[in-house]
Amino acid sequence: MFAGHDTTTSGISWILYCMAKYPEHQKKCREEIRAFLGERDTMDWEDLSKMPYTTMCIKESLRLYPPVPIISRQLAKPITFYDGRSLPAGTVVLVNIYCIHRNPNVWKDPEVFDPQRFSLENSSNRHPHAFVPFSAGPRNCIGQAFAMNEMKVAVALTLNRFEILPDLANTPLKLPQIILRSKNGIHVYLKKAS
Ligand code: HEM
Repeated sequence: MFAGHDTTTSGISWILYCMAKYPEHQKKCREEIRAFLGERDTMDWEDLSKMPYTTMCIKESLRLYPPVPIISRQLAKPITFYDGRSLPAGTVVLVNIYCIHRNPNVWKDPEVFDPQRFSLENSSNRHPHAFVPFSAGPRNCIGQAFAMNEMKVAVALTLNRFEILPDLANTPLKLPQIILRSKNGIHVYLKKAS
């Protein structure tokens, strides 16, 4: 099931994996989340805008692990690329979102998990099509705002209750199908957070 189910499952799984893998970012997110949650264990609509650091971590996870790694389009008209090569109308092209997100000409040290890439300052001069986990243009994802909110709630309520630890003997092997999965699952440990 593509739209809105397997995609968010993949997005939530990979961000929880990133939290486990990068405990320093996990700690910052938990501090941010607990600052607005207080004693509550549910979230309100207004809370969604009070988690900028966690949102940057979710975006960085979507960059490194885009739930939809490849999309396809059929050209309605011929296209000429910047290097002079061209393709005729009718050609089916694959757009590799996974590779776009790791383009070293755009992303310095692309393999490094660095949420600061998504600070306002660092994002302002970036090309709008450098980061396209939800695609772009008229057929982009209609559920993207919903999906971002879903991921924020999942991360916030999980980190509020649990510390997430990596399973070092079981690191995920990326499997780019229609959805970016892991061949051997995504394993983390949960410990009751203090
Ligand atoms: C992290 C979660 C999600 C990701 C990464 C994602 C990504 C995408 C991408 C890349 C496309 C374009 C596919 C293409 O061009 O071939 C798409 C389309 C679509 N998505 Fe999402 N999606 C997510 C969640 C959701 C949710 C939660 C919903 C609904 C509530 C949704 C509904 C749709 C629909 C209906 C389309 C087709 C739009 C069209 O063809 O006009 N998606 N999504």
